Amino acid sequence: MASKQYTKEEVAKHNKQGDLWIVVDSKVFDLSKFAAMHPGGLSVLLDEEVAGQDATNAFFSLHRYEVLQRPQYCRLQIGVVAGEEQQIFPRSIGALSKVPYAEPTWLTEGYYSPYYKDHHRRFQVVFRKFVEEVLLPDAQAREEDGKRPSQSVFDEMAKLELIAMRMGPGKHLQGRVLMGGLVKPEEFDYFYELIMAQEVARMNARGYYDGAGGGIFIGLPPVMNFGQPAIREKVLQEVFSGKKYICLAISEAFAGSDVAGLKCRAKRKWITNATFSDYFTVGCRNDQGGMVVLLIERQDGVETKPIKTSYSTTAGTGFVTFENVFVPYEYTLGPDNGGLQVILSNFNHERWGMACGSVGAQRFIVEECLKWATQRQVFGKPLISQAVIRSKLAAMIARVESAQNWIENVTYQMTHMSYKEQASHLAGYAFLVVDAQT
Ligand code: HEM
Repeated sequence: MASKQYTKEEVAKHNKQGDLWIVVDSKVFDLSKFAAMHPGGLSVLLDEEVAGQDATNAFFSLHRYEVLQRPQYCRLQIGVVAGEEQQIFPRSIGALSKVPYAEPTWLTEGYYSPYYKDHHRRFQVVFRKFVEEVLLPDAQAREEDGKRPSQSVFDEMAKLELIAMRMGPGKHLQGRVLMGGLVKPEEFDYFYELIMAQEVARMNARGYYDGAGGGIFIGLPPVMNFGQPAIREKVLQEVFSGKKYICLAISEAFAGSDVAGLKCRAKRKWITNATFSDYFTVGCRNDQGGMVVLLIERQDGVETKPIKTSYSTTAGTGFVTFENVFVPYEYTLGPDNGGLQVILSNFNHERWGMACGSVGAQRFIVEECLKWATQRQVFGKPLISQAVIRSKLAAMIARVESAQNWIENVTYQMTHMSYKEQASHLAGYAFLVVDAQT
């Protein structure tokens, strides 16, 4: 960071096209070359109240703070104004937001919750830091270049057993050192998963969020719950260690599947993580017309092609074709004709997980809107001084708060129910909450 000091008088001399400095929050920026490329135009920068002047108010009434954090704009800073100190600071890594309603009540000072214990709180602190230090920089880069999440990120997640933790509580966590020993496997419950989903959603990188394990989240449970023990152990170890990837290939299960014995010839579309998956959990029909779920390993005859979707290609969404693919009988998940039960039993956890992330993302939007409405000046006043804007914000906040309370209630029910009970009691709730939130 440039630390050269300038007086206001020195800055004021650089006030014309080709020699243009401004001050924002005590920092001196040389915009001489950038001005011609400025997305807001050159003329605003040449205004007599901006060129060579302290333009802090003008800047923040039109730009988000994050603009100044982008490397290409950081580089424009050449020093600071002598005797002045920075007044505006971003939230430090891992810290809670001070913006009202930006955090759920259980994380807001002065409020209480019956659900979260001290061990959940300790985990939230460490996990938010992990997200902001490890995931977020990779998310920003991958959303930009469209490549799949970096292997180094999967390695970091595996080291802390985060991939295993994302699958919820259960036997698969026994004997594992979770989050470097911070989390005890026997204390791990669905609230941990809720915390993880909501923290990751704060990255505002939906494609990346799915890229970094969306396929595992929905493709692995059928293996965990219905796989033959030896296969299950092998696949779980490979996936939890971040070395192999799995996805759920169900879409179009009722149209076009043509399975002959242990060979299947089929196509699947919109499959999250397909382009880089090693395993495919595939719903298809056998030649008696019954539904069966197969675990198919990538091999000759399995082809994946990227599909363009409304979010970024970092999610690895793909079109999958299976052409004369051999599937050993023991790679059947669940009973021969019981595929439908396997597929349906997967839905509750998937829907609940989606709703958790969705509420987290909506809360992040509330935070961004509140910040912007307070900062943005229109007709000489902050945007939030308009009643219509306050009314819209109030409606957004009410929606997020009700959703958070609802999802916490469903999560609490899950912590007291077996997987089977969840399937019979919570299917309706899981559907309704996801329907209301997505
Ligand atoms: C360090 C100095 C500056 C940098 C790096 C910068 C950068 C940018 C960028 C990246 C945008 C695109 C929108 C966005 O990403 O938020 C933008 C838009 C704009 N900037 Fe600047 N800017 C600077 C200073 C200023 C100043 C001092 C003014 C003074 C009035 C100004 C006026 C505008 C306007 C009017 C827009 C268009 C906003 C809109 O379309 O809503 N900028 N600027």
